[in-house]
Amino acid sequence: MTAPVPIFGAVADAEPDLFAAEQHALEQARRAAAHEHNHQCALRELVAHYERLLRESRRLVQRSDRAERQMNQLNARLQEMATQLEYRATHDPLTGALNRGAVIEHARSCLLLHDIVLVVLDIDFFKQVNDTYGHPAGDTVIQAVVACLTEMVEGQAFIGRVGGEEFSVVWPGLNQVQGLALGERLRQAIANTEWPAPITAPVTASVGVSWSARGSTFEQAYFRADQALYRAKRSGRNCVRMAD
Ligand SMILES: Nc1nc2c(ncn2[C@@H]2O[C@H](COP(=O)(O)OP(=O)(O)OP(=O)(O)O)[C@@H](O)[C@H]2O)c(=O)[nH]1
Repeated sequence: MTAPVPIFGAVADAEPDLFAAEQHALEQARRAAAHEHNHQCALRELVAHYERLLRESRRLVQRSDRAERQMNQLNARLQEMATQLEYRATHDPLTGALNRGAVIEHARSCLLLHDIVLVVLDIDFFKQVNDTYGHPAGDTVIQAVVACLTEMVEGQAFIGRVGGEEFSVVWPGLNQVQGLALGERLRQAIANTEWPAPITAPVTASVGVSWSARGSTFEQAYFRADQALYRAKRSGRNCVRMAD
């Protein structure tokens, strides 16, 4: 066989031509066709090289298919990891509720478009719960409170854990009367919860509620709800107070 014949000048200079033999066979076939002699030999060579061309092409296609599959798998894994990271950055690991930063961000976005009711809820005498039943039992109470709030709001509001035993519920579009009623419903639901063993005594929560008009700041809404919560604690706990 004679030396390979480059196909594409500049490209062939850079790397060996994978199909040089086929190109050569093609040239021979062209010449044979032009001069009408030695047809058989030229055609045999053409067949051999074109068979190799097909084999090589199939192998390359398979290899690039495999590389594409691997890249797709890698992409899917990266997206999964990005979703997990996003979730961890915005959620409380113990309860799955939004963390403080995410609550603030969500509430701010809501306030751009809606009036909101903000409920701030704090478990009463929680230190005693920990001291009496142990810290792990205290953790199950925190989880049960979030489960109870989640069941009560049924996806219409978002729930956050804004402190150790302090939670918030942000409900866009409610008026003040509805806000107070919501606070009372949440308080009752917690007071009526059956707590898992080893907790035998009732656990309650105090509740502060603020209503804020669209365009208010989150800081104002939170400050007022927190003040109302403080009044609820001062009034004997297990009750609801509404911000002025
Ligand atoms: N088990 C558990 N306890 C926590 C967690 N975060 C905070 N705490 C506890 O929550 C308790 C809060 O106690 P305090 O701030 O004194 O409030 P309190 O006993 O609930 O009393 P009042 O709020 O005044 O009714 C502390 O004992 C903290 O250790 C947590 O993630 N798990």
